[in-house]
Amino acid sequence: MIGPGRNLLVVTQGDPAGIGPELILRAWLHRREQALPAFAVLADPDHLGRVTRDLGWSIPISPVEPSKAIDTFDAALPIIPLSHAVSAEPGRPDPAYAASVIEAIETAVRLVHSGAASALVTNPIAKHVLYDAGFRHPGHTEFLAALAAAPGEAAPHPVMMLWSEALAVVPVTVHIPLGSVPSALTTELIVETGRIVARELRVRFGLSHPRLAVAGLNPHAGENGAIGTEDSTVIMPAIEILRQDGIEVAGPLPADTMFHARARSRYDAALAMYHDQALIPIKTIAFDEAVNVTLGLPFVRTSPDHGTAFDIAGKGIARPDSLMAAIKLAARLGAGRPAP
Ligand SMILES: NC(=O)C1=CN([C@@H]2O[C@H](COP(=O)(O)OP(=O)(O)OC[C@H]3O[C@@H](n4cnc5c(N)ncnc54)[C@H](O)[C@@H]3O)[C@@H](O)[C@H]2O)C=CC1
Ligand SMILES: NCC(=O)COP(=O)(O)O
Repeated sequence: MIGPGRNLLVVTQGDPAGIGPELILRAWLHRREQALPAFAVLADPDHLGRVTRDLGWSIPISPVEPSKAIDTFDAALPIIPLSHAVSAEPGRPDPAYAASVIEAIETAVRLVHSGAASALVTNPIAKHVLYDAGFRHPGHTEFLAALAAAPGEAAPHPVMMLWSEALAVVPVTVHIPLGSVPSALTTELIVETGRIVARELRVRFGLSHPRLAVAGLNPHAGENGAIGTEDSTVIMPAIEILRQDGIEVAGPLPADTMFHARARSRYDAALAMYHDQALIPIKTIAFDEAVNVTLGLPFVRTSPDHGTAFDIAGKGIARPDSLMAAIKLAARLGAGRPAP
């Protein structure tokens, strides 16, 4: 056995023309020195074989049933084959592969739901490529919430958190145009997000008393209303409700001064009001270590912090660090789930 547990993780291929396939291969090559837990890949074995050969790497690949994956992992990279064949070339994304990309995600969720896997790790997808194929979810985060919904029930509210040892950030609004942020930002949305983050920091991350910091929206958190009013009319009331819940919350903080090292030591997670307010600081501080983890789901899902990197796909130079961090965090957060 390799790694800390016998629980199987399932890893999706991501966009087959991106760096996902080669990152999986490199992560498997590093399995021993990194003490990675056993994982199986959801992909087309022929495609992954071609990627391996084109890179000139010698990696045994073994198509397996999920129940055989853990025992295979030490000697070969286990692949749970998908029904859609893929002939993607690195760096040349094509909506024709959307069915395979989606099948990988759906199969991973099924395996986690059935108890055959303890958690899932996704490789990056290019949203615009999937949109061209008719995909109607903004990204994995919302798609996974839809897949997590019990029959006849509404999808759970998913929360995106980018986590590293140095900083954890949560964009309250995510993949929407910047101009739509002020109207999308409501007190209810901030409260709901803060409650989910506080609960999951306690339950999944083991923090007995999580401390949240909430960013303002406007420069200087609105400068007492002189540079915008959302900080006092929308964000402050949310902070007061979260405090009434007993959650320790600071804010609204001017976003420009809340991410330096001393400021970061005062909180466990920062709630940011829009995508780049959250992701710029963490990708600047911890690009190779940060992990995207979805909170609010009934299962554990992690992902590297970066995207498909079509510009370097197939060159063998993409760094597997964030994927390996995602695999380790998935094992840590999913460890309580029993293997079948
Ligand atoms: N979880 C997911 O599925 C995510 C998907 N994306 C998707 O990725 C696509 C491309 O997004 P970009 O903004 O260009 O970001 P990107 O992260 O793919 O690339 C940005 C820059 O970082 C480099 N880079 C990224 N990962 C690297 C690695 N592991 N090793 C070395 N260099 C690396 C790239 O070569 C590029 O120069 C978009 O279509 C977006 O939708 C972006 C973020 C997350
Ligand atoms: N910028 C983060 C990102 O795009 C991740 O999206 P998701 O596919 O994990 O929802």
